[in-house]
Amino acid sequence: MEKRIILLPGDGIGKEILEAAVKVLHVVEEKFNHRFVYETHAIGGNAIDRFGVPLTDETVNACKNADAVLLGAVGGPKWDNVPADIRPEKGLLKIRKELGLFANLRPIKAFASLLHASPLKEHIIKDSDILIVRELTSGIYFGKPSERRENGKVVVDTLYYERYEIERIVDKAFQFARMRKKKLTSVDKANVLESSRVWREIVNEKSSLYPDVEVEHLLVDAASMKLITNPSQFDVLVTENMFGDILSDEASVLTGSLGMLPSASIRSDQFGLYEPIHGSAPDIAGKGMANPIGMILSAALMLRFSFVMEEEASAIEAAVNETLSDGYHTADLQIENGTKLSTNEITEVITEKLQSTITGKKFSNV
Ligand SMILES: NC(=O)c1ccc[n+]([C@@H]2O[C@H](COP(=O)([O-])OP(=O)(O)OC[C@H]3O[C@@H](n4cnc5c(N)ncnc54)[C@H](O)[C@@H]3O)[C@@H](O)[C@H]2O)c1
Ligand SMILES: CC(C)[C@H](C(=O)O)[C@@H](O)C(=O)O
Ligand SMILES: [Mg+2]
Repeated sequence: MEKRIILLPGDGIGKEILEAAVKVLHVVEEKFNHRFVYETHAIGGNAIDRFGVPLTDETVNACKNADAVLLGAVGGPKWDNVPADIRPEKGLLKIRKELGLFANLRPIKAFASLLHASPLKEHIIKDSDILIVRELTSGIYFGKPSERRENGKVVVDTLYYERYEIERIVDKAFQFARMRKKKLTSVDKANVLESSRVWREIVNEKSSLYPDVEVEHLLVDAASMKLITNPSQFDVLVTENMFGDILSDEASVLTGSLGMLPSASIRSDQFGLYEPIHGSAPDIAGKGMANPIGMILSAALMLRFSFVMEEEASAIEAAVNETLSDGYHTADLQIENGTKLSTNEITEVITEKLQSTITGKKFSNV
């Protein structure tokens, strides 16, 4: 099957990890007899350097005409002082908005061989398997006005939601809960924010359509504590844009490293943008140290959700699992008696495993 994929490497380690994911996809193409056609475009800081903006209309159109998008990461100190409206991160927000990708899925499940790599106790994390469903195209990230006033003496950001934006993400979360353990935790700040009280009302209204799903509401401060003290209590966790951003980086601690977590940004059809949850890691960029696993697992999510290639997605996840079980890891993972590898070396091991275990053991992290 032929599929058109837009590659947006971005900045910092983005290019290194995206190259790794494409190497893995080449093996999938060969083994499963698919043809993936790639086109690379600029986003973030490198797009500012080349075009003066973090995302061009040409790139947006190329994405709109493709079957899926793979994105590395954007941003870095070089662009920290550019005007707010053309920051690298604005490019990322714009592509999510332009493509209508309102649902960001962030699965968090520790690989068995990495339980000891987390600073949390093994017995606390061993049964955890969480899907964070983060609202991605609205909330305080997009509300207007967002500006300084009176020479910077006053500053305002606006948390704005329209009802339908909350309804559609809550529906998505219920649907995923139905496919999993049928438990939905909605996280908000309803004791303070009006937007959260409306969010809570909508979750309660929607719950009558999904009577088989157990619903719980948590305030975000308590949820952030429970996420690392009793993570196995969660199944699907749905929340607004900024809370989801923060809670997912926190949850990555369960897996041993921020570099492990993939994500899928989707809408109601099969199109999606796939990217690891971490950033451009300027502190390690260009050193060959980046963990490519979050990016490689994002490519697996692309196969699963956009291309309905479940066997291929599971094969990648199984290859990653075997690589880690054999003790191979990058420097960000604290593993005793393992073999520390560079980005390219661990990618090589993963592609070799994929070659040999192509329809092998099932290991799905969603
Ligand atoms: N989706 C994105 O493109 C995205 C996400 C988050 C942050 N950012 C941007 O990235 C830049 C840096 O932000 P930050 O430092 O706060 O967050 P970061 O996620 O880039 O890095 C946080 C820490 O985690 C480490 N890390 C992250 N990914 C790793 C990987 N794959 N392998 C090994 N170590 C990894 C980094 O070295 C760093 O110590 C900022 O400009 C920020 O806006 C972009
Ligand atoms: C870079 C930034 C805009 C982005 C976000 O907050 O959504 C990032 O932190 C993420 O998690 O993808
Ligand atoms: Mg983030």
